[in-house]
Order: sequence, then C-alpha cells, then structure tokens
Amino acid sequence: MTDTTRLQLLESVLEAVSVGAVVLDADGRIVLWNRWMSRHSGCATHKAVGTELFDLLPELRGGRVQAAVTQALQNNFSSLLSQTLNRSPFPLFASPAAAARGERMQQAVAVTPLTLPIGGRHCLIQLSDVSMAAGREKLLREQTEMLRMQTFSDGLTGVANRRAFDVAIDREVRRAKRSGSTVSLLMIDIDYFKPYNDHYGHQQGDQCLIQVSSALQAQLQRSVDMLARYGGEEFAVILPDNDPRQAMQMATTLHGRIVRLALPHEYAGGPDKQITVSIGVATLAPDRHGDVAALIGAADHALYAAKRQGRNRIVAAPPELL
Ligand SMILES: Nc1nc2c(ncn2[C@@H]2O[C@H](COP(=O)(O)OP(=O)(O)OP(=O)(O)O)[C@@H](O)[C@H]2O)c(=O)[nH]1
Repeated sequence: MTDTTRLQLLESVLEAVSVGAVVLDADGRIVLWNRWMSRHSGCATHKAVGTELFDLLPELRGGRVQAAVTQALQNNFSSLLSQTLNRSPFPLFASPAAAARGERMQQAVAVTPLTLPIGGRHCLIQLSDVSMAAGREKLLREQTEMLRMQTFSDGLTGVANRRAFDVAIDREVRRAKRSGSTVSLLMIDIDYFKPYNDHYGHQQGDQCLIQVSSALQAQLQRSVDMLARYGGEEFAVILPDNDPRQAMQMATTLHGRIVRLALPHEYAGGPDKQITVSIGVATLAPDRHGDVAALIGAADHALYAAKRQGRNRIVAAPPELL
C-alpha cells in the first residue's frame, strides 16, 4: 500500500467512525473536524478548519475542556473529562429535532496530546455519545430506588414496613446507648378494627388504615421520627432523643389527631361511634439496661394495658420494665 493510499484510507476511517474527532494545532486552531462533528454540531468541516476552537465555541473557554487542551498542548498530558462534572460540554445534538428542543447529547470527552515529527505538538479531542448509557444508568438507579422503597415500605399505606422498623429500632437503640441518650417507642393499635372490617368490608378497612397512617405521619415533624406499620392494624412510632414526657406529648397529639379524623365506626365501643386508637408508650433511658426486645415488650405491655382498661387511651410502661 502506498503512503497516499494509506492516508486516504485513514481519512475515510476518520470520516466513517461514530465518534467525534477534532485535532488542534499548537495554537489551538482546528486542523481536523470529522464528519461526525459536522453532523452533530451543525458546523461544516470547511467552516471549522482553520478557526480557533475557542473562537468557534466560546462557551468552552475557561472550562474544563480548555484546561485539558492546555494540559495536552503545553504539558503533554492526556485527560478524560469526568462525565458527572461535564455531562454535555460541547453543543452537540443527536438530531436536528433534539437541537430544536435544545437537548444536548451526553458526551464522553478525551483529550490526548499528539507529537508529530513536523509541525510540533497537536492535540486530539475524541467525543462520543453516551446518552444511551446515561439513560440506562438513570433507569437502573430509578429501579434500584423503587426496589428499595418497595423493600422498606408498606404496600398498602406507604409508611415504613416491619422490616424497616426492625432495622431502625435496632439502629436507634444502639445509637442511644452509644451517646447516652433516650429513645421512646409508641405502639398504636386501632380499636375494634375486626368489627369495623366485618361491618364495612375489607376494602373500607384498607381505606381506614390508609387514612389513619397518613394522619399519624403528618404529625411527625422531625425527620428522625419514624412511623411504621408494625402489623395488621398496629403501628409503631420511634422517637429518638425523646424522654417520657416528650413521648407522652407526642402520643397525646397522635391520639387527638385520630379523634379529630372522626372516621365513623358503628360498632366502636365508645359513645362517639368513631375510630379510636390505643397507645402504649415506653422509653429506654440511659440508666436502664434494657435492649430492643425489652423496649418493644414494654411498649406492647403498655398497649395491652390500654386495651384492658377500655381502649381509646394512652398508657405509659413503668420504667422498671426496661
Ligand atoms: N382491611 C384490613 N384489615 C386488616 C388488615 N390487617 C389486619 N386486618 C384486620 O384487623 C383486624 C384485627 O382484629 P383484632 O386483632 O381482633 O383487633 P380489634 O378488633 O381491633 O380489637 P382490639 O384491638 O382489641 O380493639 C382483623 O379483622 C384483621 O383481619 C389489612 O391490611 N386490611
């Protein structure tokens, strides 16, 4: 193969490849701008060649592309631009329609110094379209997040599920022990829910659970507080750093909120014929030796005391249970 044929072959390869190739001379002037670049930038090769890159695309001036070009031309260093920091540095578009919408393609950009036997140092900028890969990555991230949500949230009410509760209570008790702080737990159970289901039907029972949980959730102002569906018609609220008085205050607020919700219940025990809740409160103080099981046991014990005493009330567990 003669040198001329080889050169022609190289030129046609450069024109055919599905990546952008730009070569700059030592003064930053464009000496090569392949077809891919013309197609995606809207700037024809004959217009680009001979121009300084940063005159042609002034928005690149002062940015990471210029820094990488300077590094290549002056210090002979190669650079790969981080895609997280430089999603679309060049004004390149997948199609004229995308250009009309102003939707730039996401790019991978590599800048490499080229040392030619004559003409001094040059630099090659390679660009490729990574929009598809970035899209797939985004989809994967969204699916992972959805899966995580599904794993840790209750399918009916959307609040944290039992699994999330188990992880959180364990973490909070350990944190409280480590830092010498308190952690409180409320166990909340809807009263006479079986007769509610029997009378109004399972579907309305589900609606009731949704309304009760969202009313409870709306009362929790601190991001560290967690409402979880503990099981069936029972909810749990973890209150980190809350002492018995603060926990009782929160229990009173939540109890009152359900009273104000005023969901009719023909077969409720009380005179008001509406949905009510019983709440058991327990606090693990730094001077007690109890563990997670003891805290849950104490809150449960208090809840059943509330049920035994007639429901629709709040009972605090005696500290000696922990
Ligand atoms: N609709 C609906 N009902 C549920 C769900 N999970 C549990 N339940 C019902 O909740 C009811 C709980 O009944 P019990 O444990 O006897 O409690 P209760 O009737 O509320 O009695 P007390 O708690 O003692 O006041 C049962 O009828 C369950 O079928 C659910 O996801 N949806």
